[in-house]
Amino acid sequence: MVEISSIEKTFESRKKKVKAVDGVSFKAQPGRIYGLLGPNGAGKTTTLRIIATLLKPDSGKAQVMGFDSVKDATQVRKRIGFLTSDMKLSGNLTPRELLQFFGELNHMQNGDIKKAIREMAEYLDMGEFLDKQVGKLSSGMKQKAAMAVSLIHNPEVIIFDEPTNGLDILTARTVTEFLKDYRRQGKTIIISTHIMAVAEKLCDNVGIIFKGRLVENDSLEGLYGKFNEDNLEDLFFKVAEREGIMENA
Ligand SMILES: Nc1ncnc2c1ncn2[C@@H]1O[C@H](COP(=O)(O)OP(=O)(O)OP(=O)(O)O)[C@@H](O)[C@H]1O
Repeated sequence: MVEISSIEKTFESRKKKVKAVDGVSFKAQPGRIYGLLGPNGAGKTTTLRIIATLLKPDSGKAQVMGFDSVKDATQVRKRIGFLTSDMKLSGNLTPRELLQFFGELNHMQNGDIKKAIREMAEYLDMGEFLDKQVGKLSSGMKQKAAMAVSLIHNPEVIIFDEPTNGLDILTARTVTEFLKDYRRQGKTIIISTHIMAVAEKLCDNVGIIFKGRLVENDSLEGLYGKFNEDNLEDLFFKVAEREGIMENA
């Protein structure tokens, strides 16, 4: 379970101030996929990075299974797998070596690491490239290896920023099936996306975010009922229109 309440985050440079997240609150439950939906620059990545302890909020709280993302950051990190679709693995190490390394970083026993590598490799169909240098893999293979690395410690919570961005249709399918399987295992999953079809297929609950504000937060069916729509794209445009930001949506 992940719970965030009244999160705010402003980025300041010499030239300007951007309020990237403006009082966002939501809950993500085990066995469900929560989708944060919004256009470019809406604050999705910033919100996910705060939950994942990579950024500190200016105010508000993010809790992962009862642990605070600032005060108990180490406990939170043990329980989450954070992925983005543009994690660029490179270099001479092989996926097997990387997985071994990250397993050790997560204080896993050697036997458990070996078992997890076998399972991940089978599950993600990585057998063919498990012992090839990562730098020489295709982008789909790199994505699978990155997923395996982020999930080697079998986290309870999976946070995936734009899960299918830039992936071909086959790899995108592997990723979505993978997330559904994790949902069946009772994991808590949060994704961000600006692709309505992805949210429609995957998400149980949806938060719509514009300019750092969460303007809708409900189950997918709840939103369809509220807006009398059965199509997320049309619903999204209705919300954008209501919020007066159609030209940016
Ligand atoms: N490190 C940073 N420094 C300054 N501004 C930032 C930083 N990170 C994000 N921002 C700004 O905060 C706002 C929200 O960005 P964020 O990346 O969270 O949006 P997003 O919804 O994930 O967008 P996208 O779909 O394009 O990835 C944007 O205006 C962005 O330019």
